[in-house]
Amino acid sequence: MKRVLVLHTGGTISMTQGDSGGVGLSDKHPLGDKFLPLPKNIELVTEEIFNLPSPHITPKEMLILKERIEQAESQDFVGVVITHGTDTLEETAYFLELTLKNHLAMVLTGAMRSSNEIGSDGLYNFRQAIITASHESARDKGVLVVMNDEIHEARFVTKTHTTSVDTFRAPTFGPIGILSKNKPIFLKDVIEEEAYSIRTVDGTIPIVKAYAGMDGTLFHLLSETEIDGVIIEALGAGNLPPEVLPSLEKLLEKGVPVALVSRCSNGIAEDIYSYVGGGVELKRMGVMFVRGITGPKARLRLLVGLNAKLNKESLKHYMTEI
Ligand SMILES: NC(=O)C[C@H](N)C(=O)O
Repeated sequence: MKRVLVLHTGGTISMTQGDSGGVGLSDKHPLGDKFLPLPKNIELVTEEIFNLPSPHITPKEMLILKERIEQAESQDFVGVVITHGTDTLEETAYFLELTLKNHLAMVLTGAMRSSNEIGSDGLYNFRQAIITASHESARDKGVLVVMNDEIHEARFVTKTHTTSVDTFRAPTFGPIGILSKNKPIFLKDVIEEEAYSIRTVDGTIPIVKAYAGMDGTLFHLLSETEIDGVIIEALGAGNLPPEVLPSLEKLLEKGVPVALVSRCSNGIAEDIYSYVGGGVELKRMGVMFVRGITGPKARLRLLVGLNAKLNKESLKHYMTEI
């Protein structure tokens, strides 16, 4: 028998639509009552570890999940399926990717339509996630996201549409695999990550999004506040309006780690431009350029690096060499 651990955390996949049209959490997990056609050699062990909409998930819940999955490897499971709300699914997936060292197949899935809506995608995604997690080829691939018959690696996947079932994409790099009716088919290798098995998730790390006409107000406020790091979603390839530079400099002088991603949904941040506020200057000032991931993921990466107690040089390496 292939034993798969199922961890339900909530989200639309755990919700039902009420008579007034509003979608909310159910006391009893709606997937539990549904007929789930699976190969006979798969045994599910199900735990409802949380029942939360995913905007209520924080790094604390992510850490609890990580600790539960750590135990699973010695409990004779071949894989783990985590059902999760889609709003922050990519963040939990990336946190687990950054913190878990194991060989299990680990798959997150969710739904865009609640359990009793017409064309509900929850049961189907759940089945496809289980098929993936029980398959030999999904082992040693880190944390995967299975939605709408695509397989994505945690690092690059992001929710791109508010309601469509075809919402999870990896804009620059594409999916790493697809699902046929009965098995996962991997098309690419995953990029291996060094995992830090942290035990705490302490730290305040705001994300600041750049915009045309931005001035120094936000960085000035941040330099007067107790924070542990800042992520900037910069313009284009990694540039900022010149007005922000003095207050950003103040923040950097205080020793606050500042990392930058692009606010574009495609491509990577780089130090290309040499004008005032361009990437060349920002890098020279000490801003760390993080390549190819979103602001919320860079934030989790910095949180993990800080809680792993990396020194300044190692933290810079961790944030920039990805
Ligand atoms: N489709 C979903 O799961 C969205 C929901 N708001 C959640 O993340 O909990």
